[in-house]
Amino acid sequence: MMARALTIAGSDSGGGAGIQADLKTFMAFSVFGMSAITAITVQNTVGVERVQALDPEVVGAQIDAVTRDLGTDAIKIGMLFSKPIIEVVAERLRQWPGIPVVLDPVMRAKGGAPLLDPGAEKALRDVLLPLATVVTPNLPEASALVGFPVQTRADMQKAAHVLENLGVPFVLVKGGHLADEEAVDLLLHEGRETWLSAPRIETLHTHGTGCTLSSAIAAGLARHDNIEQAISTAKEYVTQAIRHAPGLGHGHGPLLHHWGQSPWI
Ligand SMILES: Nc1ncnc2c1ncn2[C@@H]1O[C@H](COP(=O)(O)OP(=O)(O)OP(=O)(O)O)[C@@H](O)[C@H]1O
Ligand SMILES: Cc1ncc(COP(=O)(O)O)c(N)n1
Repeated sequence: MMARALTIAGSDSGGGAGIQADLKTFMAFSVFGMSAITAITVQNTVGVERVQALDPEVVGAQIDAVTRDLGTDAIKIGMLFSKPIIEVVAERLRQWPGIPVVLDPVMRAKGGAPLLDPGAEKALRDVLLPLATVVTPNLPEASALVGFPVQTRADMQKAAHVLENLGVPFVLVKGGHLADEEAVDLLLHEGRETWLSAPRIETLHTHGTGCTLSSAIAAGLARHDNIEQAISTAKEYVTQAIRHAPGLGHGHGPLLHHWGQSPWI
């Protein structure tokens, strides 16, 4: 049977991040993609102009409709926006304890626009984190979750251990925001640290990198790949997606959702 993946995330009208990036990524991995939309963002490569959250009950109903009928092999979680939405999503995850969950704890867009109510960060940590198989915070998200600044490789190691102790089997702290020549992410599993490194590409076009990485991991899990292998393949996918970005828009442009060279060049 074709592998299936569900993304629970916000819509990006610009097509570069959120639900749109997730579905394009699933497709690149030949995984059948489904969605439960949490919020509509009025967004392009320049920034977020407006956010309209959905009624939490409608978020829950989308998850129910999909799981009841099509079923899913993995779940990716992105922008959740509010505490009531976090609670509804957590309640649904508890009904499906065998399905692997990749949690991208989205808090802000690249330009700084809030995508999560700051009052909901505690619920994200206390309610949702223990239900995740893999969590993929960037540096500011890791700081918010652990309560101390995460700015260096040593901080990443410290933060990863705190998050593992909160009950997440695979912690991937992303180092895209490090002042480093390499784009390095730290994977922590059962106390073992692995640095995943790729050359840092000099580019403006990094909109949706976090969404793409987490949905590529979810696609691998949906295909029953080994989790560490799925994470390293996802890192390769995001690196080449940045390298071949189509250069669209007037701000931080979207990535290429395709393996290898762009078919449009
Ligand atoms: N310029 C770059 N070149 C290569 N890889 C990058 C680059 N920027 C980010 N990455 C990689 O992309 C992935 C996403 O990382 P990042 O830390 O930027 O998180 P993020 O959630 O996308 O942050 P943001 O909210 O700023 O988009 C990571 O694997 C990171 O190492
Ligand atoms: C709807 C939505 N979700 C998430 C992000 C974060 O994007 P990134 O992947 O660059 O961290 C975004 N800008 N918009």
